[in-house]
Amino acid sequence: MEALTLRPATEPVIRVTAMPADANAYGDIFGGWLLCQMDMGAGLLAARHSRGRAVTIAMDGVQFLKPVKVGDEVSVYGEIRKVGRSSMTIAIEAWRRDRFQHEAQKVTEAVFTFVAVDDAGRPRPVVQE
Ligand SMILES: CCCCCCCCCCCCCCCC(=O)SCCNC(=O)CCNC(=O)[C@H](O)C(C)(C)COP(=O)(O)OP(=O)(O)OC[C@H]1O[C@@H](n2cnc3c(N)ncnc32)[C@H](O)[C@@H]1OP(=O)(O)O
Repeated sequence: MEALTLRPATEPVIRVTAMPADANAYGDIFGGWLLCQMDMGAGLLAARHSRGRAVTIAMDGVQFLKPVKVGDEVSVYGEIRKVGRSSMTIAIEAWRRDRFQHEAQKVTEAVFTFVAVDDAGRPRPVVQE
């Protein structure tokens, strides 16, 4: 249970409120909307790390652990796990917090792979720091 309540120590890459338009017929937030937030968060990390354009090539290991409700604060955390020649493997977690409470819970996790591309959309080497 601790793994679902011990928030990452880093700053979130994205923080947003889940709105009614993002919900399904049961009042829970669409998983697709959450994945979009996660992809955007991973995209920010990939673009910053590679100092340029980077696109999603794969999304693995998606797990929806808990539902998100309308009005929840959703925070996306990410960490670059591996850098290849042109690819970056990024672990992403989404956390929810009831807007009236302090505690947060991990709701979704996935591993995104981004590829740094040039202006023509061809893979380019990631600058190694
Ligand atoms: C409001 C509610 C709406 C709800 C609605 C529902 C929606 C619910 C879903 C939302 C989810 C959001 C997720 C959106 C995610 C996009 O938006 S996906 C669309 C955007 N992405 C694209 O358009 C990219 C399309 N792909 C490409 O253009 C080409 O594949 C690329 C990226 C240029 C790569 O070209 P390539 O010739 O395959 O390159 P190649 O040299 O073979 O490989 C490049 C590197 O990738 C690695 N690689 C290749 N394949 C893989 C793989 N499968 N896995 C890992 N690494 C790989 C290689 O190992 C290589 O790594 P390095 O050794 O260089 O480090």
